[in-house]
Amino acid sequence: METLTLKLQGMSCAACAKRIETVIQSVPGVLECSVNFGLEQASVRYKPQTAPLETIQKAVAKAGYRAYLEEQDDTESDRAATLSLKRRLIFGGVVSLILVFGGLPMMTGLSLSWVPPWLHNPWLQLVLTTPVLFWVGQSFFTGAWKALKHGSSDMNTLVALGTSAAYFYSVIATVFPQFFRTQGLAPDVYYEAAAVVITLVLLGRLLERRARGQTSAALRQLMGLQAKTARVVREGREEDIPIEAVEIGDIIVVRPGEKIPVDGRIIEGSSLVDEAMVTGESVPVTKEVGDEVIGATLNKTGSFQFEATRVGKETVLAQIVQLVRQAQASKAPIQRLADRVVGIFVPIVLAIALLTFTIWWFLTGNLTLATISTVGVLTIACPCALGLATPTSVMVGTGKGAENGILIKGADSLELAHKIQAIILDKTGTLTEGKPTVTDFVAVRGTENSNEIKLLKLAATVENRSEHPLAEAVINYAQKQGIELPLPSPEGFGAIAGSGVQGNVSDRWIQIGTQQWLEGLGIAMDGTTRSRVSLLNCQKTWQEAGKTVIWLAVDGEIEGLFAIADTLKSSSAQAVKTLQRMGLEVAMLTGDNQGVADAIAREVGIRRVFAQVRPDGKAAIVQRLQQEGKIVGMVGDGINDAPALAQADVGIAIGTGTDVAIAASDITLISGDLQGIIAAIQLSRATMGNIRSNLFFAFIYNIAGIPIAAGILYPILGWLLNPAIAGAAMAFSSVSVVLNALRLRNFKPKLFS
Ligand SMILES: Nc1ncnc2c1ncn2[C@@H]1O[C@H](COP(=O)(O)OP(=O)(O)OP(=O)(O)O)[C@@H](O)[C@H]1O
Ligand SMILES: [Cu+]
Ligand SMILES: [Mg+2]
Repeated sequence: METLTLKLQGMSCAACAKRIETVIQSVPGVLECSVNFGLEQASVRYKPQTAPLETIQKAVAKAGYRAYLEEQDDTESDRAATLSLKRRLIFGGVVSLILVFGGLPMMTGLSLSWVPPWLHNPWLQLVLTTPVLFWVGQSFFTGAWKALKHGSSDMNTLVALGTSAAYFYSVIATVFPQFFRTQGLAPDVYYEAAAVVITLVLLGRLLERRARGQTSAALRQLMGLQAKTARVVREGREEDIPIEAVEIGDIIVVRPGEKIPVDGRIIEGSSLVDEAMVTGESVPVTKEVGDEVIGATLNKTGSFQFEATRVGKETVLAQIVQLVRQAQASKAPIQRLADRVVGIFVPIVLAIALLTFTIWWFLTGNLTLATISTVGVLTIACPCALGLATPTSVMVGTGKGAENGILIKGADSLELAHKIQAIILDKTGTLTEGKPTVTDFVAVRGTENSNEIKLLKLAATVENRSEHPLAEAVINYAQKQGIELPLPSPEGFGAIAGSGVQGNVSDRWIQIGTQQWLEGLGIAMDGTTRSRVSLLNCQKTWQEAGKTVIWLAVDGEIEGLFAIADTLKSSSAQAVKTLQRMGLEVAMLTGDNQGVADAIAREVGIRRVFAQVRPDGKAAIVQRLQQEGKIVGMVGDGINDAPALAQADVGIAIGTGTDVAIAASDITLISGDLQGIIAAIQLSRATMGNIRSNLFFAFIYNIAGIPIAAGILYPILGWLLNPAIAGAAMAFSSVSVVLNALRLRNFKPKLFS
């Protein structure tokens, strides 16, 4: 099973997108396909063995479109397409202006002496309009034809039918004016209607193209952040090499003011680094030996050397770009609704148009009236703006998120986030910094004969293999007490999620973890020199102070006790307060002991606490809240949070957390600042509001325009919609949708609200 992104060419509206979707889906071996009209791409989940790429491409080509891989550089053909579009537009625009100008006296009913009468000559108009229809408007006819071949219809059908009806009616009136006169009709022509509609719809498409370019600007900006070269130390010499040539393990030198080329860990020197472009965090961060640096961030003050740990597609930046791409190409559920509406809308409009024509023709016998109203209905009903409404907002919204350090994986989570009613926060690494430090260590047998150091070394050796934040605390503490790195590898290492770790070091069986776990293994919780009671008392006091307590057992006997403290993130309490004020229920969920959990919860103002929950239990807690009928957001960082993140309606991972958590989540907060949750909810709300107003703009013209165009007001007020105005209204609806979506670019999260 593989997922593939194909660029598409030749789509003119949402109905085309739907057709390509159907075509690709019908290829055997394809499991899923979603086409994004705005981005002109398809994401396909398929089995490469049964459905080779060529088969998919052939199927798309047969339907009259082109599908190609992104790498087959598309900027060139894209630019050519834009240029050709512009040329056609200029021609169409000039002709439309001439026609409208020449038609002014007729349209306004005034005698305007400054309009030369020959401009209104129908033969001249015929000559001018013909290329507009068939060259400028070529794509509408080929599009309509494509649709017809599949027995379907789309917005091209509407434009093609509407404009050619106006055109051919006018041609007959030009060539055989007698025919009309004998029926008592004036041989009026509507060339300008045809030309204006074609030109305006095409203008809408050009603006669309522009908007698409602008919405992906956020992405291009992100990619543009990358440094082009890196200064690596190879064979003792510094040399500049292209960033693509950097390999994992390379030593890279960074000077003040330079961009950090790839991800890595500092091995010498220290500096302040501005990570705003990736994390959204504006305050520069101090980086010292051992700290991770992210590619594309800016080194401010010092100079340092670091070892490359991730290059190419693995870097944080590359992954962010990849994620945003995916999100922009994904479909919000509300979009599926819009697609379905387009699918049934066109046939209905065609039916209304037919009905309009027959009714007027029968009632009045007036062919002109019947034709004008039919042309009007066909043009004003075009649902092209409807196809634009959701994707444009989603694109701007996800791009905006990325700018603020919020990575949104799919349009569905962007849509759902503002509906979250209950939010569950993990404790360690989410509410707290996740950089715990050992504050106390008690060796049961006392400190004689460097017993303490021996124990610390055993503990650090086993913890060295754990990814848990607590492990790091133990190792750091051991180091501070003089234990030297690197540590040997433990044998038979095992991590028991939610309990602790174990392993064999120099033939001694080491276990470090919770009291419950060790007790459950039948280990007596009393030592030789200190009584069981006092050890447990020790634990109790520490826990009441909000410290995590872990026990160390050697060969099945308790030998030591660690107290580990973790500071709250500075933003945690404020974020919790804001969330509560926004009407959300905030709960805390932790694998840690109840006493510690309560102490921390009290500090940040959370009332509902679930403590001592094992990893699988965390998902069950999420489920429990869901069963209370709530839409649940879960925020976490660790491996132990992954199942809960996946279970939640919206899983939010802390970007500084583990890869597993990030993979299981829908949204990632890169900086780890919990205010990001609030920003994400606000962004979701703003985007959905934007989509709704887009749908309104897309629909209002059609809904209001169709009856007027059909001539409903004609018997009462004598009003009939001029087809040219219908065309303008339609083009305007596309334009207003795009402009409205771009308004979202002004989004700024309001924190501390
Ligand atoms: N590597 C480890 N070393 C020592 N103790 C551990 C280790 N892993 C887990 N434990 C023990 O198991 C407990 C539960 O761990 P778990 O990872 O489920 O939650 P947590 O990290 O404490 O908190 P949270 O769920 O808020 O992130 C820890 O509090 C600790 O006592
Ligand atoms: Cu349209
Ligand atoms: Mg955690």
